[in-house]
Amino acid sequence: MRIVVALGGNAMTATDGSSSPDDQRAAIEEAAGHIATLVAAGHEVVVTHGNGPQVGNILLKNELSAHLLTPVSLDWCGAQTQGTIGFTLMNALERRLAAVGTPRPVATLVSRTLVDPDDPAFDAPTKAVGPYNDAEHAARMVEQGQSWRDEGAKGWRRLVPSPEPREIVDAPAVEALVGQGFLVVSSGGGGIPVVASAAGGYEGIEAVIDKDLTATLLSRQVGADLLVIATDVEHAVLRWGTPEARPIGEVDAATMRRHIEAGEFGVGSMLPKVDAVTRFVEGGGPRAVVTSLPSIARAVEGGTGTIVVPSA
Ligand SMILES: Nc1ncnc2c1ncn2[C@@H]1O[C@H](COP(=O)(O)OP(=O)(O)O)[C@@H](O)[C@H]1O
Ligand SMILES: NC(=O)OP(=O)(O)O
Repeated sequence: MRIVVALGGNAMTATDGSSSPDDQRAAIEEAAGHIATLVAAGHEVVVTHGNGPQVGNILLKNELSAHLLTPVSLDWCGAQTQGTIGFTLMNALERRLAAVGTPRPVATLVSRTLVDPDDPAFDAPTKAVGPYNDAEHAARMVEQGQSWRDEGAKGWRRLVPSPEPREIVDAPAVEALVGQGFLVVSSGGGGIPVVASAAGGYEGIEAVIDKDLTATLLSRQVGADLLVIATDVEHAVLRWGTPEARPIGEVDAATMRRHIEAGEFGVGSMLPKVDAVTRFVEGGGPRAVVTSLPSIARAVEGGTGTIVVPSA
């Protein structure tokens, strides 16, 4: 089976959300072990990943050093996260693939995602990035023109525009590398957002694309049999956080769409994941799963996770 695995921020930071380089390396090493299990079971895997904590950290470093260095744009920050996360994933994946007896070359693509420059998302930032902070800090930043949102117990977080992904520009390169036997890491952080350039080709635009939505498009464009979104919970849950909470197992796309419309899932957390897997199946994909990272191998076999299948 050809499987696209999307790694959430939780798969790349410590359990307390800390994103120091050591924490990221340790979390990525663990994620790589689970992905290697899928390859050892005979599957062809394409990996994509989030970058919310990392891209926001780079943005913040830029601002803090603006008196010394000219800040770079958000699309450049996104490209940088593909480099560091992809580099760390390559080292870990090659090690783990060898350890399970299925050595493979791994390639990370610096990869672009086409967006519409007139997407209304450019005027209404929704994507939370970087570290959490308190309400006072958020209020100061809002005075300076930034957007921030109260994310609950963890605090406030900066928001940046997050347009809808339209096309994985570099999907043909993914295909070519997969055809040559590479395990490919592509479209990290939702892909570097680009628009058509008046000079021909593409140019970057300042945004951070939702990696779950990009994973849907990537899965479609590379003809995946299965999309797996790996996060920190084994199932999407109905009536989340209430005494009547009930995990969703296998569900058809029309039923899941109704749950989405009923507002069952956290905006900015579980909602984009269930939306992404449902979109993949609504668009003709055979099956898609949301589950926890350690459960991905079992979920691929149908043994756990929230599994979305086509409606009858
Ligand atoms: N209905 C729901 N079912 C399950 N988890 C939910 C639901 N609504 C919100 N969540 C939250 O979504 C989180 C996963 O989203 P998020 O933290 O953004 O993941 P990641 O960083 O792995 O992409 C879970 O840890 C849980 O706290
Ligand atoms: N780009 C993106 O969606 O990143 P996270 O999944 O880390 O928020």
